[in-house]
Amino acid sequence: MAATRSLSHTVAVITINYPPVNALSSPVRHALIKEFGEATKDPSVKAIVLAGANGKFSAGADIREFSTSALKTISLEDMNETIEASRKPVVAAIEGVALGGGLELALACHYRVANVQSRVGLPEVLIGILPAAGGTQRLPRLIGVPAALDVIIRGRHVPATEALQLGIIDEVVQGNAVNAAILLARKVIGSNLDKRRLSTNYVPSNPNMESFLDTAVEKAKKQFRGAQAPIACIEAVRASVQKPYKHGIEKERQLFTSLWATGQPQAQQYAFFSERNVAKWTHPSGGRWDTVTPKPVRTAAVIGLGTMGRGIATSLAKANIPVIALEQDAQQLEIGKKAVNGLLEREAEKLLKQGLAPGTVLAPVHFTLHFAELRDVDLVIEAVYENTELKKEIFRKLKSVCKPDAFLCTNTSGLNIDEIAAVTNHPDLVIGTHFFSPANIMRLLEVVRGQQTSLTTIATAMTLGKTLGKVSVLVGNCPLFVGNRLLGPYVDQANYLLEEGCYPEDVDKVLEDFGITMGPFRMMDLAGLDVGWRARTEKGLTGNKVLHGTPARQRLGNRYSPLPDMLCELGRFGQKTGKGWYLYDKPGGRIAHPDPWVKDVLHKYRNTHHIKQRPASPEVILERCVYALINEGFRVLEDGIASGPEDIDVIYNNGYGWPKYRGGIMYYASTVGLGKVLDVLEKYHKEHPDVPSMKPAFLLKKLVAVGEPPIKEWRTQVGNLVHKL
Ligand SMILES: CC/C=C/CC(=O)SCCNC(=O)CCNC(=O)[C@H](O)C(C)(C)COP(=O)(O)OP(=O)(O)OC[C@H]1O[C@@H](n2cnc3c(N)ncnc32)[C@H](O)[C@@H]1OP(=O)(O)O
Repeated sequence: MAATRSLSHTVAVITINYPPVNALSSPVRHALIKEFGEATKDPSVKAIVLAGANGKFSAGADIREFSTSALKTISLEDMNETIEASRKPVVAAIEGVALGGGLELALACHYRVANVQSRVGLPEVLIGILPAAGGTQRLPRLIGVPAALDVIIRGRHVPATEALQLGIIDEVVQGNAVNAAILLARKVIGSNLDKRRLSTNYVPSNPNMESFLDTAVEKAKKQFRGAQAPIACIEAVRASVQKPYKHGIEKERQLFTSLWATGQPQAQQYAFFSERNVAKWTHPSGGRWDTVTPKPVRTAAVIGLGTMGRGIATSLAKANIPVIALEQDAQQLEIGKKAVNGLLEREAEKLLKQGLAPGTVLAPVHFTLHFAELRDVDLVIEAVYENTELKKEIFRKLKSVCKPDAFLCTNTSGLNIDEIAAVTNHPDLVIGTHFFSPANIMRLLEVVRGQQTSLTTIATAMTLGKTLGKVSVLVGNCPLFVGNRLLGPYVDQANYLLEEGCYPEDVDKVLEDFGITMGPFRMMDLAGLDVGWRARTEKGLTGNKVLHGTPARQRLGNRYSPLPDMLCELGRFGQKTGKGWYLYDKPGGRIAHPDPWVKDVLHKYRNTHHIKQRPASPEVILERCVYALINEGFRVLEDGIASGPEDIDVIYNNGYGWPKYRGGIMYYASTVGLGKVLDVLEKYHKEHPDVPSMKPAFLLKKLVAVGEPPIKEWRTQVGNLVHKL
């Protein structure tokens, strides 16, 4: 049964029971209406409590139903109206989550009681839609427009204690919310419910409301660049102000329909499910997430307390895993300790605000200079800077101090895991973890399997990622793994566009207007141009190792742009030096100004190399940069480094500022049409055979040849391909 009913004296308790998250699917809506109808008719029932089984009220509408006809059966809002109209008081007992339609259902109830650990919210905006079951109409009526907008536009999960302060919840309890709701229900039997029916109230307004909402639209346009759902949310809330409820509901419906037609909800829902699917990892050997048991990680160590190590140590402590943090000398240890303690204090403040005792959630971090103290930990994350020799030296030490079954992780953004694993006695226990900075905040984790990494090690690292609240993607071991590997051809195209006549701000603007958080030049300035320069120097692409007589714009017969090297040779490393592709007010400044010096250098460069200036159109800029990413994405799939397009998309959405409303780079390719991507790449490659990264990938050609199957079928084609190679 999708919903059950029991009786506690005069109170009927209706419980949604639809694992895993009590989504309000068609069977649930039917069952709720049936149980509710019977409770309403039953004269022995004087009040009703609505609850969710297994400690979760409800995660809202069943997202999988959106593209089916099931949504049309009984609408959520019809059900909510029935509940709100009840003459018997209805109390929502919120445990776990009441999200989206779940909160909308609770808002239709006359009272709401929540457990202190629960969260409520209207996160629809995060899946490209708006709360369309009365949420944009009832919430402003309950807590006013500014507070409602803040909750709706950001789609945030509001902790129960904050929800109580905002007025969303009537009562927060430490214990069982259902028992507390039953008590409240008994108390309010026979009371007047008129004011508790939110749809009958008016939204508090003031003369500045319209201009407040106009400003909100302008802000949202800037903040969410191209995402339509936040704007629709504001317009729906606007429709609630001083208007009858029915008017607003009609507007909600219209906005939902127009949003659906933009394609953004479908892209964001693909992104939502992809994030869940990547947890269901598979290994080329046949090992899978559901057949391998992870080992528990009760204690962990972090080596190196630079930016990455601090974030990782904080992340572990936040997940209640005691940490031993190790540095090489007393001074570094002291600096690291201060930084980690600062981060932990901020976490403790957040917990206190949520009414939670930090001591029960945050595990201790112990700081040390001695490797011997790592002898008992279950897992080590080495997070020293990117240098294979240094990492190998540390792993040699770990081999002699750690217990033989300790898992050893190396945090790297692209070094060879196998080379590091080879210096240990148990390469099967070694795995790469590529955290993103700041590691205590960024959600993405690339988990990199080496040749010998065991399935148990993979399962343990993936589970640890989940415990840390990360979205973890299992990838294969190749230089730069997935995320950074794709950046190479993308940045190359951006550099070539400069050579041919564009300026950094032209290229960045096109990609930022497309929705990418930061264009390639602003991104490089932020990351530090010296990082790539050092790597190119080591590879012999620039610096003293380049053979005398090598043409400036060629390496090994392929096109090469020396422009970024030229900037670095002049000490222009980006934001940190106050100069890079842009000019900043001061070293460390954040506001990028187009730099006349860069323009001048580009003019001179083009003259020196006899390059005719041909500024590219926005369409060409977009295609060249984005299709370069897509093509490398197909190569990553061919090489078996990522196991499906979703993996690449999750990495780009969560680590590289790709707009989620475009689904991901591979999803975007599927919406543009693979045939078109192939044509553009083929044309470009014909004109520039010296840019091998733009040679269309075999898999792309194959998918076009088999009739461009939908993205969910690409995995099968990859499988066939890998078997044939
Ligand atoms: C008229 C239309 C009106 C619509 C209003 C709406 O209600 S739209 C939906 C709004 N709700 C949400 O956006 C909530 C989405 N879910 C979450 O944020 C999280 O899943 C959670 C509820 C916070 C639970 O997180 P947790 O990390 O514990 O679990 P998972 O995220 O891994 O989810 C477990 C499985 O449940 C599936 N799932 C979650 N929410 C929904 C949903 N609303 N509909 C359908 N399925 C949902 C999720 O896909 C997981 O499935 P698996 O098959 O196990 O991977």
